[in-house]
Amino acid sequence: MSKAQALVVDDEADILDLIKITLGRMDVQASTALTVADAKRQLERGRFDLCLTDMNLPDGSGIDLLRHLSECYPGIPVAMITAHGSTESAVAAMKAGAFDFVSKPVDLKLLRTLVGSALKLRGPTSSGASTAASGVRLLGDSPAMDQIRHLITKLARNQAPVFVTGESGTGKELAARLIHAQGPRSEGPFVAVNCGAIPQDLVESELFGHKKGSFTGAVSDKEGLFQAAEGGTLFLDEVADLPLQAQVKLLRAIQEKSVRPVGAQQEVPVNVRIISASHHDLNAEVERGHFRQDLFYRINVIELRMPALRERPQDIPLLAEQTLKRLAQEQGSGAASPPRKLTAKALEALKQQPFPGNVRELENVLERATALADGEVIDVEDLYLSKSDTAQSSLPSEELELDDTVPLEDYLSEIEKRAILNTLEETHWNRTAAAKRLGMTLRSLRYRLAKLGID
Ligand SMILES: Nc1ncnc2c1ncn2[C@@H]1O[C@H](COP(=O)(O)OP(=O)(O)OP(=O)(O)O)[C@@H](O)[C@H]1O
Repeated sequence: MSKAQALVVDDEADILDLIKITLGRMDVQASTALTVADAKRQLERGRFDLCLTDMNLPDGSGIDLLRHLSECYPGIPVAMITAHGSTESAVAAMKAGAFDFVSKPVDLKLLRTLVGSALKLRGPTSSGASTAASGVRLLGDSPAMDQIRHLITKLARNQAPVFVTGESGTGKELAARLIHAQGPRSEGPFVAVNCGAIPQDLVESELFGHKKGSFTGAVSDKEGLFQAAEGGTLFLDEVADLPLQAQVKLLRAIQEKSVRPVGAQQEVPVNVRIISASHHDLNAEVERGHFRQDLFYRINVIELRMPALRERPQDIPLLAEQTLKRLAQEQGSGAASPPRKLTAKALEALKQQPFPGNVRELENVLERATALADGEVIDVEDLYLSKSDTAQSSLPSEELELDDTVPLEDYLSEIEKRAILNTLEETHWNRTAAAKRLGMTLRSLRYRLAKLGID
């Protein structure tokens, strides 16, 4: 491949020199421009693999230049140089499509990492290959799924924090894995963490690491998940469950691109892309004071909404077919057994189900049917669909009437108790599965069980 070409735009000549020398050492040829107009002229004349631009230029803003580039030269990744601590401009730049940002004074190590990632986007994309290699596929032929795959391909090309929303089991983690696998970080690690599953007092040490002796039990230095994800992606699932104190540190880590392990004096630079997810309405959590507004603003630069399965029933046949194929492969000891087939009636019944647990629930239904059906064909009665999926909507009925004699709190507790008990019964008292189905964390289910006196 020929020498990479970068266009660097800044009105401060010494910054241009510094970046030019740094890039030169990476074997990247840099052309420089002092204004937006000058940059546009150079773009017409040359061929560039990357553009680094300051936010404030004498004849316009870096965002103007970014827009010009995305319109006329959509293949060139643009990174923004922002003023120190200016969250607004970094977020605005990424929302406008910047690949990444670096703040002033420019940290040369971060700059090198950023340039390295941007240059990986050169030439034929490796996305197809890496996706296949990672085995991650987001199935579905509905227009909604098409759109999501298209958006994911675009998101994979930049470094902006992505916030994935959607009900439990809609494929939020799968989407995060795909963004990672199709992007320039695909050779780095993908580290997924369920924030709700970490005991509260260990959250900071888990995320940022700790020094030996920093608290009882810290018998040796330990690296955190941020450091484990170095060069790759950190997926923060159920981010709404992070305690407020850890949220402050997370905000700092994202803003400064560095973390300070518990008990350490020094910050450690980290090069990690953050993708977070929650099935809670984070706007509501912010309003209730449970989630920091500034952190939400930072992680939610781009939102990716995974649609519920009931919004796209046309995806069910393909999802079911692939799941049955996988189950056959997993079960076949020695020679693979042929996948079970669904009758037309069974397939129709699946398409009618509301599936509150989405694709995960569909997979569970098919796994149970595979285990229970005798022949090679799965019919509607093998699916045992009767009450499970309608349980949530039918809960508050059963002669529970609100009148003046029943205090509202008791009435609500009773509804809550019934909902939890029904779900526990359906999941054969598997609390993790019940929590998922009820749309709450395991910790919060345990709390409610204790509060309601259910053992
Ligand atoms: N479009 C899809 N194609 C193939 N498999 C899917 C798809 N969507 C979800 N799945 C499967 O459904 C299951 C749940 O997916 P995933 O864990 O990504 O969901 P989630 O939204 O992150 O769930 P939770 O909120 O409970 O963590 C996984 O087994 C995943 O492989």
